[in-house]
Amino acid sequence: MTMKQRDDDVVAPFSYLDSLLDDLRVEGRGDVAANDGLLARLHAEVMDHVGDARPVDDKDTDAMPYLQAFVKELLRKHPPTYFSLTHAAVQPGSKLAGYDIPTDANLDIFLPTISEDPKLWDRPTEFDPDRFLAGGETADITGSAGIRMIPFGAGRRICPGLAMGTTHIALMVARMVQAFEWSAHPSQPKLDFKDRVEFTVVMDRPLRAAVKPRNLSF
Ligand code: HEM
Repeated sequence: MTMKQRDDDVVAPFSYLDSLLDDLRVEGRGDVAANDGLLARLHAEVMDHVGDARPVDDKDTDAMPYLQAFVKELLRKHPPTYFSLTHAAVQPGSKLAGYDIPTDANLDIFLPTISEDPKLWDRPTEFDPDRFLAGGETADITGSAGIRMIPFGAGRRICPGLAMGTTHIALMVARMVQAFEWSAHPSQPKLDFKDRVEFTVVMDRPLRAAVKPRNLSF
């Protein structure tokens, strides 16, 4: 089975897919063989917690630390939107990071400058869910305990869909890994992560993946 992502409305909420295949990408760290542990670990966690006798449920996903770390790393490395919504200073004399912000200015925050800031992150360009596991890096995605990644914005205009978004991403990733084996499609052995900004961030070249159904008992 071949899956081709094209429709941007579909790609937007499913933009985690590019990272789902990140382990197949030659990205400085090595080749497919060197990185193929990522999907295997996700699958092993799903099998440990749920197995193959029923579909993963949203109530299952909180108890899966690797899946949670994976989703967080997706949102850090591949935020679905690069910019917050436009903000404005309501008080004259406002300053942000040392800059004066006039009250008539539109203020758009480019989120990857935070989530890939080498002053804040160890190996910021590397996709590595392990960074969030025990003893590793921390990040409160709401921004209330310090701003290191804010894929949903921060403050009183923070995205009201945060819980829905994170729950759905975790559930979709878990189900896709539970039900299918994923690999690079032969027509696109080397993934091209070039993106372009539309309403959300989309892949410039549609993702092609080889998807093999697993033997499930439901
Ligand atoms: C992974 C999924 C999502 C991401 C990454 C995301 C990201 C964002 C970001 C960055 C903002 C701007 C916040 C700011 O400017 O400070 C925002 C605003 C908003 N989001 Fe989301 N969002 C997601 C899913 C959703 C969902 C599922 C809903 C609704 C069911 C939603 C509804 C909204 C609304 C209504 C706002 C405007 C809030 C305001 O201006 O007061 N979002 N989102």
